[in-house]
Amino acid sequence: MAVYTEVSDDDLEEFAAEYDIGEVVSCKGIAEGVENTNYLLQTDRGNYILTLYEKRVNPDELPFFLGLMEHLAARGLACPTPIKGRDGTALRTLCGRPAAIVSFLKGMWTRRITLNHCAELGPAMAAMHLAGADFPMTRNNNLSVSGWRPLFESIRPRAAEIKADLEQTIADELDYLEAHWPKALPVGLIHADLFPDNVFFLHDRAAGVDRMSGFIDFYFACTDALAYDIAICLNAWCFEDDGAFNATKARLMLNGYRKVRPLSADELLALPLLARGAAMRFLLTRSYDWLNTPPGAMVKRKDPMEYYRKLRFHQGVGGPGQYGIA
Ligand SMILES: Nc1ncnc2c1ncn2[C@@H]1O[C@H](COP(=O)(O)OP(=O)(O)O)[C@@H](O)[C@H]1O
Ligand SMILES: N[C@@H](CCOP(=O)(O)O)C(=O)O
Repeated sequence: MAVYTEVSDDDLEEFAAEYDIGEVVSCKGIAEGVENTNYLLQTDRGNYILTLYEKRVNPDELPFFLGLMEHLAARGLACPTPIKGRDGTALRTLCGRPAAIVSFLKGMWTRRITLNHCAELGPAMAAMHLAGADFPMTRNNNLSVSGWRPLFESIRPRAAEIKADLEQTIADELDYLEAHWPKALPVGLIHADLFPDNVFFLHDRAAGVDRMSGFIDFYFACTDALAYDIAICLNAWCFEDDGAFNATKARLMLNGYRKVRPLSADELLALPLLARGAAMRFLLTRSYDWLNTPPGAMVKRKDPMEYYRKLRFHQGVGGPGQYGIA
């Protein structure tokens, strides 16, 4: 679940009165998600998402995230738009937490990733990168290479509780990544958490396929190598449940991306390394959560070992050709 903060009827009424969104009909906690508290807010005018930002989000960074969603939506990208109150402000406080209302995005995330989903994702991700190009704010990626060692040190004493060789595997890989991490790739605005649960689709009955309806959850977005977003997606979208890498999915995603934003030779060559880094990032954060989520917390922990295995796969990749592209 992700309802960390319960909102009373009185608090909600007072909060909603700041907006011109109609009368609140219902407000239901949303079970999915892990970071923030989300409610589906239904009014007599439509549906909205009410988010209370929890411990992992730095309140100082919220203007970046909300401003980014506003910017991307204004450039035609399908994503939630912050709703401003009558005072022109989107960000306010509810139950002692920073909170905002954003527009409701139609669609569902897919539980069964097909070739079609990967083909849809590629061009949409590239379009997001292009739409973000003139976003005036920047945010450092604190979960990139310089952030990994402190995270490692925090889990190191207990890494063996997850897997006997985890400490040594991460230590060796970090040495390699820190020595080889690319510094001159094209940089821009990236989503940085473009997992299947953050990409919505609507079924097109006439065509018999799902069409992408938008991206949600921009709360890890940052300024970083654009190809790093692709590497995150290679990991999150192109492995099967049995751990096998599906090069056809990767090819469709990558080629779809390249039709909208061509990749330079350097970006292509860097993909295996970026994919190792992306695997390291999620291995570390999942390991941290695995070891630090209090017993009984109503959050489903994500399996760090999934990312250990993905890391091992990319360590054996000789070049971008193994991702299905020429
Ligand atoms: N703008 C939106 N429109 C529709 N549903 C949304 C929207 N934002 C969030 N949701 C719903 O809330 C769930 C959790 O949102 P998410 O942003 O992923 O949470 P968290 O950041 O806590 O992981 C999503 O899976 C989706 O069901
Ligand atoms: N995508 C990350 C965890 C962050 O979860 P989200 O619900 O905010 O997308 C992972 O899979 O480790």
